[in-house]
Order: sequence, then C-alpha cells, then structure tokens
Amino acid sequence: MLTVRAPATSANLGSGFDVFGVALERPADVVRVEKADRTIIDVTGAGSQFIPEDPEKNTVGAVAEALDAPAHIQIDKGIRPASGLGSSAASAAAAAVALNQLYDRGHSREELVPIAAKGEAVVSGDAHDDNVAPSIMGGFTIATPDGVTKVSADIPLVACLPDIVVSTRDAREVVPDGARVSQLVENVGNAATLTTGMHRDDPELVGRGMEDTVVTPARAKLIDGYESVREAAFDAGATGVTISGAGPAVIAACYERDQRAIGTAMLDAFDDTGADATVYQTRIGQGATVY
Ligand SMILES: Nc1ncnc2c1ncn2[C@@H]1O[C@H](COP(=O)(O)OP(=O)(O)OP(=O)(O)O)[C@@H](O)[C@H]1O
Ligand SMILES: N[C@@H](CCO)C(=O)O
Repeated sequence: MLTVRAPATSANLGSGFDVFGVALERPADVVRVEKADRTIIDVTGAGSQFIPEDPEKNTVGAVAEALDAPAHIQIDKGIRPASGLGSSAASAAAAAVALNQLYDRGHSREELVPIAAKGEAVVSGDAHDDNVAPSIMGGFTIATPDGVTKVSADIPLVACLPDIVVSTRDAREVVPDGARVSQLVENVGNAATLTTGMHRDDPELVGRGMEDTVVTPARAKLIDGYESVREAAFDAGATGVTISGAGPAVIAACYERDQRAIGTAMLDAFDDTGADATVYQTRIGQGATVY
C-alpha cells in the first residue's frame, strides 16, 4: 500500500486563465493504492456522496488507464468537489504520483502532468493542466503546451468556499469566445506583473496581477455575492482577489498579518447573501507528497 497526499490548488489567478496555478498548503486529498487485476475505486470524505466510483467517471480511473496501472484506489477527500479548489485534479495528481511509483513507471513529475490531466478531461471535457501541474509539482506553475515552468513562491492566501456548487463544465460554457486587443494588452501586463511578484515573494505585485476583465466577469454571475465578497476582502487588506479556478471559491492574496481579518470579512459577506462558507487561511505550498 502506497499513500500520497496531493494539495488543493487555485488555477487561473485572474490573468492566467488555463495557464497559472498555485498549490495550497491546505486542504488536500489523500490517495492510497495497491496493485490489483482491475481498477476498483473507493471514495470517502468531503462530498464523497457526489463522486462516482466508476473508473470511467472518476478522474483517477483515467490516470490508472493511462499508466496501464490497475489498482485498488482509496480516495479520502479533503477537498469538496465542484469547489474551484482543484478537487478533481488533486485526486488525479495523487493517483498519478502513487501509481507511477507503485508500478515503477519512471516518469518525472513534469511528465506526470499531462497524464493526470487526462482525469480532468473526464470531468470537464477539457484536459487543462493548470490544476494538476501545481498539485503534482508544488509552488506557482505556468502550464503551457510546451511544458510546465515552476516558481517556488511564498505568498499568503485566503480561500473562501461558499456552500454552493459550480461545476467546471458549466463555468467553461460562459467563457467568452473572444476578447478585445485592449483586454489582451491588459492581461499580458497583469500576467507579467503577477509572475514577477511570484519571483519576488511580493503580495502587492501578485495581487495587482490578479486583475482580469475577460473570463472573471462572465463567471462572477454564477457566484451569488461575488462582488461584495471581493470588496470586503479588499477593505480588509487583500492585495488581490479573484475567482479560484472555475469557482465558487474566491481567493485573495495578502500579507500574513491581514489573513484573519480577510477571512472573517469574506465569511460575513457570503453570510449576507445567505450562504454558509468555509475559510482556508493558507499559502503557496508544496506538491504531492509520498508517505
Ligand atoms: N476524484 C474526484 N474528486 C473530485 N471530483 C471528482 C472526482 N472524480 C470525478 N469527479 C467529479 O468531478 C466534478 C468536480 O470537478 P470540477 O472540476 O467541477 O470541480 P473542482 O475540481 O473542485 O474545480 P476546479 O477545477 O474549478 O478547481 C464532480 O462532478 C465530481 O463528481
Ligand atoms: N482553468 C480551469 C480551471 C478549473 O478546472 C478553468 O478555469 O476552467
């Protein structure tokens, strides 16, 4: 039996749609694997009642198939599904790392990224790498078709997850077909600012670079209270606020001294809309860990 813990992640960070991602110190999924004649999946933990155990429908099934590594796979969910915190990706990332080692396949962490992304294709119809890359490799990652670039940044973050569900599949439907050149120019500036901030461990630059006028406004409509939560987080000291992944979680970059106040402000703002929420005071963390 081999055990791997893979962290939650926050993709996009506003200006880096389908490219940027960060590993979060917490929460995380824990996956245990042992060799078997065919793949059998058991799921327990947060939101497990909504997660299929059929290998054709669970993200880890596609990973076992891609690695030709049939196994009994036990998933203990620490990350609720349809959260925007890379729940489906964390299981896939953990399974990829675990099965690669169990079957001695010899893939590097970077090589495991597109393999784990096959799991994402099962649930969202699209094999985007921006959640699996940081969950496997840790830090801040830039995932492009040419590979993954990683920066080991240290930035405090607050993630606030309301008690509502937004599926990635639905949130991808509202992504606009195009953007104006002025928006492209703005996003290039923001993405470059954010990347520089990651290299310098600078929450101001990272926060400023999280602005996006293309995808985020279209998706904000799917999250009741998003604008007021964002405003409350800024008022409490956040340096940047955006939708985490496909939502409904909202992520704020900040200085450590402001984390608690920002968490409380976001919770209160969701509460005003009638939604319960969970706050994670977290920071950029490491990738999947083998026990
Ligand atoms: N191992 C798994 N863990 C979580 N969800 C899974 C898993 N396998 C299949 N699913 C399905 O994937 C969907 C959740 O994935 P989705 O991408 O919508 O959310 P997410 O991973 O939390 O969000 P995001 O990618 O925006 O961070 C649910 O329908 C769930 O049943
Ligand atoms: N980049 C993806 C992340 C969620 O899986 C999206 O925003 O749709």
